[in-house]
Amino acid sequence: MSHPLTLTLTGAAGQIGYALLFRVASGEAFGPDTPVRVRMLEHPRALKAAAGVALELQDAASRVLLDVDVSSDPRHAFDGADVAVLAGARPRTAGMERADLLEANAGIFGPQGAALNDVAADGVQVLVVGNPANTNTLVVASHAPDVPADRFTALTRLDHNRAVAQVAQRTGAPVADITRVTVWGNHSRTQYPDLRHARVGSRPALDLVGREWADGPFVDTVAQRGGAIIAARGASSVASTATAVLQHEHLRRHDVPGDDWTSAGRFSDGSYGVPEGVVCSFPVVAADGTWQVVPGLDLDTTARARIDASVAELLDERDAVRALGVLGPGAR
Ligand SMILES: NC(=O)C1=CN([C@@H]2O[C@H](COP(=O)(O)OP(=O)(O)OC[C@H]3O[C@@H](n4cnc5c(N)ncnc54)[C@H](O)[C@@H]3O)[C@@H](O)[C@H]2O)C=CC1
Ligand SMILES: O=C([O-])CC(=O)C(=O)O
Repeated sequence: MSHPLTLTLTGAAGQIGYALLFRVASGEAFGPDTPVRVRMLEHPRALKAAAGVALELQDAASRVLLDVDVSSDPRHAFDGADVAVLAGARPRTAGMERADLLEANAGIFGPQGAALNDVAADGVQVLVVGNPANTNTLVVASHAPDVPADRFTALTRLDHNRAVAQVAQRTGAPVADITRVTVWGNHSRTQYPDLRHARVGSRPALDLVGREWADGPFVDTVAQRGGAIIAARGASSVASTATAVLQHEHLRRHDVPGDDWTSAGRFSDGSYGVPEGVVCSFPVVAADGTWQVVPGLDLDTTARARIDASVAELLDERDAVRALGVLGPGAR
């Protein structure tokens, strides 16, 4: 057995928590030989439900779960965290403006960042799932100045998977043959799922799917998939999100196989003209447990315009949280 790992999950009594935790208990998240301590952070009103999930986790008689802890205190829940998955967020409700949502979530992510900064393990890795995921990442990181910026990511592997699945469906090729897909920008409707460098087996994907489809229906389907799921299910994506979280974490630790890459939201290092200080989805590979941007991809004018539009939205969101005064002392 390897060294035990501490996972802190926020919003642990929520839908994604329920889908994720039992896959952690089965060893799927960190491997069958890595013992895991789970620390669940919940809002006080959901503590009872979280305690119920903890009872069920006990009943899974997992061989990897060492213990399960439930708390509403971030300083307790993040104590010793090696991996923090932040799914606890305030959803948008009727009548709420985007600024209200940003402010409400900043009230959650700010204190969590401060706690992470003080009590998490030195090498903590933070994955933000709760929406608006990119800007929540900005907020949490700004309150954790001692944690290097490259340890914070926003989940866009779900969008990446949605893009791969669309190409598989259109071409009839197996998912395993589809590589080098990229999701750029914000985890929102402005995101740009990009097939310009994608391959199906050894062939350029654009030769098989057609540029018109790649620039039109494909982008719309992937970017609006979250809304389509909500319309169909009456609730947002849950199991596919948990799958994406597990893949994101697995690939971050083991690297992306072959000459493929994945997509993740990370602080821009200025690559591809994206200004530093925003959390943007890029094509990434893993090196020593952090995500590195894949360099040197050509961007034509269509791709450039799409990326710029999504980055403009990210800058607007950053300006909004700045104006609300909710960024911490470690704003990057
Ligand atoms: N990045 C992505 O690809 C995706 C992101 N999401 C987002 O993930 C988030 C969670 O989704 P669900 O689990 O379906 O929602 P949910 O509403 O079922 O669960 C959210 C949980 O967060 C908890 N919570 C609220 N305030 C908290 C606080 N201060 N500390 C700890 N926990 C707190 C709530 O009590 C609730 O149990 C949402 O923001 C959703 O929009 C969902 C799908 C995909
Ligand atoms: O759209 C939403 O609210 C949920 C989400 O992030 C997604 O499914 O991608």
